[in-house]
Amino acid sequence: MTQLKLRSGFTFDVTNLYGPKAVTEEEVKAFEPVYTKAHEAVMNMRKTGIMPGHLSKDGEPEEVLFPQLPYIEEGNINSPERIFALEELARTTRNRVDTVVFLGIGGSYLGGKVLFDVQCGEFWNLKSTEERKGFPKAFFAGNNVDSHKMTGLIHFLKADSHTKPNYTVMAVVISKSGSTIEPMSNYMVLKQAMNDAGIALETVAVTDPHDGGEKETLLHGLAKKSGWPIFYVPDGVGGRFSVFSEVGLIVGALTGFDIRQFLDGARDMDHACQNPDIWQNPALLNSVLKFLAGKNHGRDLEVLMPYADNLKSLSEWYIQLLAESLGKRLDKQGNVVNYGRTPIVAVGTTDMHAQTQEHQEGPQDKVVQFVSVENWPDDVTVPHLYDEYPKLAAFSGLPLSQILEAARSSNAEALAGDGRPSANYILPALTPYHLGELMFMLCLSIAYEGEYANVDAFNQPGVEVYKKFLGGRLKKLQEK
Ligand SMILES: O=P(O)(O)OC[C@H]1O[C@H](O)[C@H](O)[C@@H](O)[C@@H]1O
Repeated sequence: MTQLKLRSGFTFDVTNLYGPKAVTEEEVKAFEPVYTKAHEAVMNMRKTGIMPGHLSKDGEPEEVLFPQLPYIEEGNINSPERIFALEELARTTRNRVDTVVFLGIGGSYLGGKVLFDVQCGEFWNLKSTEERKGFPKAFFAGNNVDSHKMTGLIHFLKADSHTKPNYTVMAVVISKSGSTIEPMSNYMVLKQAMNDAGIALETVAVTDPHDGGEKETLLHGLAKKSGWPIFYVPDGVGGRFSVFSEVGLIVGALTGFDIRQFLDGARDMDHACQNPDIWQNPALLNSVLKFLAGKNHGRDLEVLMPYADNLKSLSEWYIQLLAESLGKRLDKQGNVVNYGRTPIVAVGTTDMHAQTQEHQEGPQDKVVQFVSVENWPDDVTVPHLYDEYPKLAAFSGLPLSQILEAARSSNAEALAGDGRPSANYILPALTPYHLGELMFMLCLSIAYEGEYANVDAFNQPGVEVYKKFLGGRLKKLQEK
């Protein structure tokens, strides 16, 4: 077994990714000068906020500040006052607001959704207020322009509002740029519907903090005018790196997720990842093995396959992190490189019955990256109900967690048997702390890989192209 294990118990098992049949020791050795240089660049970015070659949307040099986020310190983005403001919002919401609707998309949605899923799970909105410990029901409704979904939500809110007096809905509108079509259009529809139905709607904005002047976002101006509380997503923190900022933390705080432990996990991971030794630094090891698997072995698709339903959204969050950060036409010198590794969402065991056929026998172009959880506090055991049927007796008496892990390791073994690489991130438990470790490690990995590939991992010029066409089409629709 080849593993990197941190003191916290977080483990990166690379047995099936590193070795003679996959990325070899020699390849990693030969790559040492490149990853050492990248490590220095990331260390420097931590200290100064500067990542050479990174330009903002307007082509201006821009700081990269996400590495600062795990540190709750005076003068930092996550200062003690800001964390307190989030906790205060949660305190004043609890036992008062009935339902919160989060409206954001991309980086203003995906990270928060992971925190929600890990904390609340699928049945949150079916629980009683007592079971939710006074925290509100929660919905996400800004991540598409789908009238069926919005109609359904409005219908639910109207019906639910009849169950108690003074029913209150809180809309949390999250947009760094402050005018993104999906969250803003849904917000306007929701507001109108709540108004028409006579349901109290409170609004909170999360956006760029520029106050006044050219840089003030529409949402910031509107929030000021309307007297809504404002939370921040500052310059230097791109959407896909913003789960550790108020963008993600507000979702956690309003649903009872321990945001301090989450940041503690991220901070401890950040400490580990300051080590230049590849066998002590999970982000360095991860990025090097994935990059070399792509470059030298044609493995440029990465399937992120957590064995836990509540981590499916982690995989969806990772899609944006990997795709928007590394999928780039130009390198830092302006040469056309069309770099990228393609992320794929999967969940075990579900997708063993859907995707695994292709992972096992399709093109040799993937690394399957598992996530497994060691301890399940609410583990259940399959009862001995039908022992007369050998097929059912085969798994009767076993805890579901053991069946899950047996399925995962069988998948890994089957892939390895055909020379197909996989790796496993092992979390001791599905807690905010270990989730913080994992998500921060993935953010740092992407920063490293941007350096190996020599692309700007912190911009996304490609998404502007379709926006221009969309603007034109909307204008035509208005003129009709
Ligand atoms: O937070 P917002 O400004 O509304 O942006 C939401 C998302 O929109 C864009 O399309 C970007 O590609 C994403 O990086 C961003 O996360």
